Amino acid sequence: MAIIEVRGLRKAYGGKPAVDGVDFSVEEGEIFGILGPNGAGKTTTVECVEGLRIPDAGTVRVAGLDPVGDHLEVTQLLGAQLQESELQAKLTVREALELYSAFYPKPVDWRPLAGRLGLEEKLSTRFAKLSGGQKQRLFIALSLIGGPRVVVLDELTTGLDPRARRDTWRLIEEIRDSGVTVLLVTHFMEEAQRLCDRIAVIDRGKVAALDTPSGLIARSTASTVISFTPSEPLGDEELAALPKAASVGTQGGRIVINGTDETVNAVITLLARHRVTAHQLRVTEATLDDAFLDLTENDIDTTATAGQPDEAAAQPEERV
Ligand SMILES: Nc1ncnc2c1ncn2[C@@H]1O[C@H](COP(=O)(O)OP(=O)(O)OP(=O)(O)O)[C@@H](O)[C@H]1O
Repeated sequence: MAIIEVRGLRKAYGGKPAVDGVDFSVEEGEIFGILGPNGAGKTTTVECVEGLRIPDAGTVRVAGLDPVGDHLEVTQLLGAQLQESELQAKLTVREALELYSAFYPKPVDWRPLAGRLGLEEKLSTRFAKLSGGQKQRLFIALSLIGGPRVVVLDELTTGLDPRARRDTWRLIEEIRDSGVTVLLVTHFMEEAQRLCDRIAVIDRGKVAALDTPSGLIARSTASTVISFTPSEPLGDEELAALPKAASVGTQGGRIVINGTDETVNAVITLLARHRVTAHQLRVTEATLDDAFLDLTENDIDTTATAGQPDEAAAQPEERV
């Protein structure tokens, strides 16, 4: 059953569309990723889901409720970690957990939650003295304290070192395993590939693709990477004419071709025809990185629609 439904969502700032007709639904119990270039409209989309922004058009439902009209009810079932979160510097971890517990009619017991998030030794530490990873774990705890059915995590692991990031991934999986639906905004392909059941790729305010990570890779025009070092040079024209080859390049004397299974067969035929041996021939599946670049436009930041802020035209809008 879908716990989040977004249909025809539109939101503009100062007349410039940031979200331009977005549709997706999130099934209960899944980790759903929102991926996209800078300025694509990801945060605006999730802020409409959280009821922090009022959509210009379209409908958003969380467990059948309107995040703006039924804001109070939605805050009881949706926990949010915002992209840029801060707490008072002098607040201790224990005080923050107690304070947030007081916001909810039926908060979960924060002590086991703090234990699960590895914060029990930090309960007396002031917010300002926590490391980046500890702050992130505290924000996850605060987003879970109301016992939500859905949690929205916006760029949760940005700024964390690789170990802290991996620890956080395990936490997100544990949250999902405890029955909470996760809506995850991320820039990290590895994170999306590893964690998400499904991903919506948002580009210029629209959903460019929505699929499982492997489905996104398979639907990209370059789902296979072929690389080898030829024993004799091969003609550029013949390489460029390979069927379904999305790109042909060289890296340190190795030929690297992005294509499909058809391209692999054509490379083998080409090598046999010229009696060229392929040293260290590797055929690998493209990564989500390759699929992402293929599915999104690369000139996002230069557009007047959903690129970087244009202060003169788009007046900053405060969240509701
Ligand atoms: N409060 C605001 N006032 C005016 N324009 C805004 C505001 N918030 C976002 N925008 C603009 O809307 C567009 C989409 O921004 P949004 O933050 O939703 O993108 P994003 O995909 O989350 O980006 P990033 O990955 O960089 O965080 C951008 O062009 C941004 O400059």
